[in-house]
Amino acid sequence: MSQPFGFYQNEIYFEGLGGVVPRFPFTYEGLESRAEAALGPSLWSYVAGGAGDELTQRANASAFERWGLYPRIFVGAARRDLSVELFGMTLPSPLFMAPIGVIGLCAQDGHGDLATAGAAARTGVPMVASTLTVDPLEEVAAEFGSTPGFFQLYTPTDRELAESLVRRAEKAGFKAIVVTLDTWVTGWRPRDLSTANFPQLRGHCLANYTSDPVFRAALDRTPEEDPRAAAIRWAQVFGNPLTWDDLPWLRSLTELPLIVKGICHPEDVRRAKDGGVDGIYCSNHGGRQANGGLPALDALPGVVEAADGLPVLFDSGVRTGTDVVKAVALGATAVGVGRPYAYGLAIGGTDGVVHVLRSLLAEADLLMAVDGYPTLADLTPESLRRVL
Ligand SMILES: Cc1cc2nc3c(=O)[nH]c(=O)nc-3n(C[C@H](O)[C@H](O)[C@H](O)COP(=O)(O)O)c2cc1C
Ligand SMILES: CC(C)CC(=O)C(=O)O
Repeated sequence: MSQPFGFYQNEIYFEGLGGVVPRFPFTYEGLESRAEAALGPSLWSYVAGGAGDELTQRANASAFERWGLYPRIFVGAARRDLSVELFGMTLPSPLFMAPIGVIGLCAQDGHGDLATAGAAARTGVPMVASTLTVDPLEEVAAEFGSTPGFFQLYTPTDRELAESLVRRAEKAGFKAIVVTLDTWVTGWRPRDLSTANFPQLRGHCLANYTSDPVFRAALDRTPEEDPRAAAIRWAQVFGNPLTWDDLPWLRSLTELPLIVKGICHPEDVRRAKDGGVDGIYCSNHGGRQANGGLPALDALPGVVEAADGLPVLFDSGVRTGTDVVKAVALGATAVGVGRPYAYGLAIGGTDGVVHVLRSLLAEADLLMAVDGYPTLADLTPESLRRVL
């Protein structure tokens, strides 16, 4: 095993001894306040905002407070192994970066998808690239280095276009396809409404469409000649209210592992499993889609039980390394971080994302060291107690 993740703490202390002031914050609140200043009001409201009065968004994060980890002693956790097997790959840790549409704009130079992919390459933490990258998916994939990347599909209504996007993702070297099912229409988002964000963002959502031969063929004039017509066509094809009847078609799209994102109900897990998916992604989209719902963490145990051995990816509300550990203990195979890495990107580009990922991993690793859980397999629901 290479250097333990917790060593990041030592590096920071060594730098401090040399008089180097830390460049980036170590708390989520610190990341938030620096990112708010860096992003400006419109982008900030897009990234930080959620549906309705954001009750579910807040509940996602506070759900973690209701679980406490039992410390175990005399177990010899001096060496930890956070690695995990997922779809035949060995990942260095359970952490991955959840898909964030138009995250490119969070970087100073507007190429934040490439910067995020660069952070994946440096840390070994996989990025799930959104369909809505600002740079085409092929260019994003080229930055992954030896770290596997996953492609998130927003399934367009044009089936031929969906097929083309998946073919391109396969060709570009993505290792899994994540189909998001909970965002065929965007939820009621007051912050975005008050900044009129979506019309402004739309122009930056198109890279994977305007670079696609099927999308281009459906236009009378090229997107370069008539960007407005391309944007209108995009709005027409973007959202597809899929049903279970479409699952066989989705399954037929690829031989790559197929994961369905946005699942919180055990019955939906069973249906997805029957439809031959390779993984379930338990998430409520960070409370951006439906307000008033169950915190995603509270849905996780039921999802894991119904998945019955199928890998379960999880996100929504992960803010700290202890959150990562708790989600694993509740049965997640892999744990997605969302907003925190977008804030790291806004603050410091690739370095900022690397800092956020390394901080999460260091905290998780050190928690496992101190509390006596040397491997992920040692973390089970019995390691936790409900505290509130
Ligand atoms: C600004 C933003 C854009 C997002 N875009 C996408 C997207 O394009 N595709 C998708 O499946 N999920 C998207 N999500 C949802 C994330 O993948 C993830 O479910 C969510 O961020 C988890 O919540 P958290 O960030 O509060 O932990 C987005 C989230 C944010 C914050
Ligand atoms: C442009 C949006 C549809 C991207 C997204 O998934 C989100 O904002 O949550």
